[in-house]
Amino acid sequence: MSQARLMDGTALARRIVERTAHRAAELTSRTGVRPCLATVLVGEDPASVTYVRMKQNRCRTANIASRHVELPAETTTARLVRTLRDLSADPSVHGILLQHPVGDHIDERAAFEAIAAEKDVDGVTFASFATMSFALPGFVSCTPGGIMRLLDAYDVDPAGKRAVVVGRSAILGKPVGMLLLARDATVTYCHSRTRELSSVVREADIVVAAAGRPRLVRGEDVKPGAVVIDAGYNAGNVGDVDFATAVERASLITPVPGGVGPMTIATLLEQTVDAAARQLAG
Ligand SMILES: Nc1nc2c(c(=O)[nH]1)N[C@@H](CN(C=O)c1ccc(C(=O)N[C@@H](CCC(=O)O)C(=O)O)cc1)CN2
Repeated sequence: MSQARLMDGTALARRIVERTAHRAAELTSRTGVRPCLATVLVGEDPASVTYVRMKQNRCRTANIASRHVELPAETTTARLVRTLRDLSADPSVHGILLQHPVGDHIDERAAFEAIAAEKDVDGVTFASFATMSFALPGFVSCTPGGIMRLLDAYDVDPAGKRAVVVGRSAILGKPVGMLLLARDATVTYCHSRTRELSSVVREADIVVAAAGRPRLVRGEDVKPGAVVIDAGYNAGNVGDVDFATAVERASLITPVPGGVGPMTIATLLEQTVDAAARQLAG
């Protein structure tokens, strides 16, 4: 069998960011207001610092203003909730992103729920999970939303396909499964307690690897011709899929880097302009 075709997230994300930049500029010239994303970072985890910086840089490219709030690692849940409520009430801020993770002593769910639904451009609140799950208008979680855009761009219709999601995190595994279900895939979730992971993954027409475990999904686990989405972002730009072996069995595969990652940020920017447009329309 020939090698899988690569799903180029960098190129697709660039097109989305270009379109978003035009929309943002048009909105600003029409209303006099620049769309604004507030990023909130707790602590100094080097990977999180890098991701937040990437988001701020990409905001500049997309004609979006960014405001950054840095809180010390020892910040309490109450202080973080207050910060997010203040940003939610600030009319000059249109979108809010709380960088995950926030530290084990913080109730991350309580913090996410302090983000106003209309500013939840990262798609992390229960309200967004509900709209995603029922395919209603609203914001999607950024990596899951980016994955669906990649599938569409490569003409992969999830309807009737068997999709296996490896991982069940609140901002990645769970929502991507719900988005696939909303598009009529037959979805199975795997997680740390799943027995015989390899044999479950081998059934999949679409595999989404989102467990945060480097090279967990190996080529021998991939059904020949399957679509393999690697949503892993482990240290050293290593994904959750063993690319070298999976590329020999899949029909389509996302690389790391250059696959899902850039789509995460493109989706965030696009949803920030969506949020600003809605808020400025009244
Ligand atoms: N509140 C959130 N926190 C986190 C999210 C999220 O969507 N919302 N996702 C991840 C990490 N993440 C964004 O925050 C992220 C990870 C990786 C990339 C990316 O573009 N990676 C590049 C490679 C980067 C490099 O060259 O250093 C790639 O894959 O090509 C973007 C965003 C955790 N937290």
